[in-house]
Amino acid sequence: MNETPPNGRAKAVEISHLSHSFKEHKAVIDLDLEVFTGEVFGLLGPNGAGKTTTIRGLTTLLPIQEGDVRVFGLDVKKQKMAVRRAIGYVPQQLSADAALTGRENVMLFARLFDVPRKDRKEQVDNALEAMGIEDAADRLASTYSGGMIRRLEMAQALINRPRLLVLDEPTIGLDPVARSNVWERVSELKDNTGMTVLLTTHYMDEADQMCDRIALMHLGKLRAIGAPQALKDELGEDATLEDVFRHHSGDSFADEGGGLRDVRSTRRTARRLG
Ligand SMILES: Nc1ncnc2c1ncn2[C@@H]1O[C@H](COP(=O)(O)OP(=O)(O)OP(=O)(O)O)[C@@H](O)[C@H]1O
Repeated sequence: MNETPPNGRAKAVEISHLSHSFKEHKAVIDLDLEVFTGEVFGLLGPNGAGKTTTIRGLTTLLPIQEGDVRVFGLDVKKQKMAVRRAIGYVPQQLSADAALTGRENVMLFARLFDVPRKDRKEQVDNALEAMGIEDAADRLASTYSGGMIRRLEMAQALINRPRLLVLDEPTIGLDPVARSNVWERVSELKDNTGMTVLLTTHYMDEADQMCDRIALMHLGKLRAIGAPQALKDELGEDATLEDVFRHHSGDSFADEGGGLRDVRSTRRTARRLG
């Protein structure tokens, strides 16, 4: 592996020997991974690589079958509630209610997370502002664009001021402008709050620009980990992350399930907006 851990940084996430199977199918195989505090970390891989299964394990949504997962030192198996309190999570599936306004959606999460009544209004306003949707806050979410819905879901996830924000394919199905808006907000969060961000994506170019470090997964296994530039430098001057992936997996990232992926991403977008 190619990891060069930043010296002296505390660990936000520690995954060791994580394996997860769905019946006979091994979705994650002996995964070791560390995410350091304050970094934007990208989990990359084609469909079926095991990214979502890994994320669902560390967010306590799937039981840990084998191995250990810690979030800020908390054991995901034994300290589920404390882990949940430390995390903000935006799943791939729609988590905003189209029949409520943006503000009402975020307020709902404030109640769910037991934000004290006296602080609720201010924290909801802050979360809406951090995601740049304060001007649209009193419109029904059904009138939002796909990019605005994504940012609303991130505002919901920020309401309990998490130390770790976990985003599963935050830009899937969005147009390039909406995608760069989402990334801009992620960067601002990192710069303004020092929050650790762990995200999955299959957009190599975006991960290359936006992530401090990435891990490449393929067929359930970790194939490479490190800073995008360091991984590319190992291969040569003009190497792309796509080349890095091909080098470590022997496969083409773009070809892997590409057609199906396009269909799925289009369908997801349609579902999100519908
Ligand atoms: N609930 C489930 N039941 C059975 N198989 C599953 C389940 N969830 C995931 N899998 C399988 O496990 C493998 C890993 O899936 P996972 O969703 O973790 O991949 P991924 O890298 O996140 O890809 P995607 O972008 O498609 O979500 C895939 O082969 C998938 O079909």
